[in-house]
Amino acid sequence: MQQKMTMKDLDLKGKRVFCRVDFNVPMSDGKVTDDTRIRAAVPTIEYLVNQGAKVILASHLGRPKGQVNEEMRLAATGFRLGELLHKEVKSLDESIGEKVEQDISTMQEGDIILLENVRFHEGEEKNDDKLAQAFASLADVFVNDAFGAAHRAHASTAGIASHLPAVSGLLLEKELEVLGKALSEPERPFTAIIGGAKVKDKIGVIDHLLDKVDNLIIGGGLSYTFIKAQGYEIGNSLVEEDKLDLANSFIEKAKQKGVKFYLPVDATVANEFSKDAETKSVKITEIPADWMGLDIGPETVALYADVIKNSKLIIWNGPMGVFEMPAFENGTKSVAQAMAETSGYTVIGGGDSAAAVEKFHVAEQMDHISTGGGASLEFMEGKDLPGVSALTNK
Ligand SMILES: Nc1ncnc2c1ncn2[C@@H]1O[C@H](COP(=O)(O)OP(=O)(O)OP(=O)(O)O)[C@@H](O)[C@H]1O
Ligand SMILES: O=C(O)[C@H](O)COP(=O)(O)O
Repeated sequence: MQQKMTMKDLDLKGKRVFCRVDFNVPMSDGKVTDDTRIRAAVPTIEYLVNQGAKVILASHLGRPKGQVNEEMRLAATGFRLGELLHKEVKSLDESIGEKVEQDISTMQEGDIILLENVRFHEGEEKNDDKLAQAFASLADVFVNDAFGAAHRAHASTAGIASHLPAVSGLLLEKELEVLGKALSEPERPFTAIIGGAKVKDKIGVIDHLLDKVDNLIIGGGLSYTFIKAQGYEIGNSLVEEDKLDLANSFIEKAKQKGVKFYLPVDATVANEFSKDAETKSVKITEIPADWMGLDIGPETVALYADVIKNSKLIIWNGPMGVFEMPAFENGTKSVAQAMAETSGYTVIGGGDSAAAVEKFHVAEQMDHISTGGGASLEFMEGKDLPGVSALTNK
């Protein structure tokens, strides 16, 4: 990929910096319930402050569809950031306009302002150039540190970059470096673990990874489409009937490429989709007709843990079962523990897997947890990320 300019390539002293972050964090009752993404942005913000920049932060929160939504205001994230930095963060209730310009005009070096949710404007998600210009007019430099939103071509992630010198922040740089290095010059054996609910969401990832990995491990709801494609009964388990041929074509591609393709050998099945369901462990070829597979079974756990232990690099995206319910958490929990124990380099591809390693208290033991769900998936599919492509070339 073309090298992009970074913050370190510019003299930022006294400059107004429009810094796009991803503060799209879980909230409840107006409070931030998981501040991982805010903490991940701190190094960039501290760097800007230490350089004497005037820091203008911008983010989206939720999907307010171009309208002001009281529940999606960013002030609570600004408050949390202030606590983390031990410094005042002034949260505004607009992201463009005269009042914002006035507030920025009185900023001193090292001051921090957090603009209001950029998605309150319709033009944001449309990548409207007028809005991009309005954002750009507030600043001298654009820093993109929002890896989580880098797969979106929006006014504050991509459009603005054509109006200002546009450089990457430390988090964006680190995410690209770790994920990029993993995919371009992996240490081997290289294992990818793909789970989650739907084959359709992971087609691109599985296809792309089959060109790169030594082992591909499949778990979660999407396994059953593969098991059915191999001719077995899967009862009421999740299945995508129109993806059976595709599933078999992946197994075939793996054979041709010499990639070891691992499917569950047993499952924890339930008589209904409920936390209080009756459950049992069965061989994957013996799922009763009116039961459903909701987790990988103990033999599969042992098999997968062994592959993880013997790998030098492991990328994980998507849970092994319905880990939100204690009866079906064992597969995801055990894979998380195996990831924590391996001496290989471990990368968590954001989203639910990141939530799972937090839930099972092994986040600290992972080498890299991506702050991007969709963004890390698209990156692993080999797609260009608009928020990165738009940055100024070196
Ligand atoms: N066997 C299964 N049957 C039904 N649902 C399952 C099964 N295994 C896992 N799931 C569910 O899959 C969901 C996660 O899958 P999904 O594809 O939506 O997210 P993901 O893979 O984590 O993607 P991202 O990381 O981008 O958020 C979880 O809520 C989990 O309960
Ligand atoms: O949470 C995310 O994956 C990013 O913040 C992007 O959010 P979006 O899917 O609403 O664009």
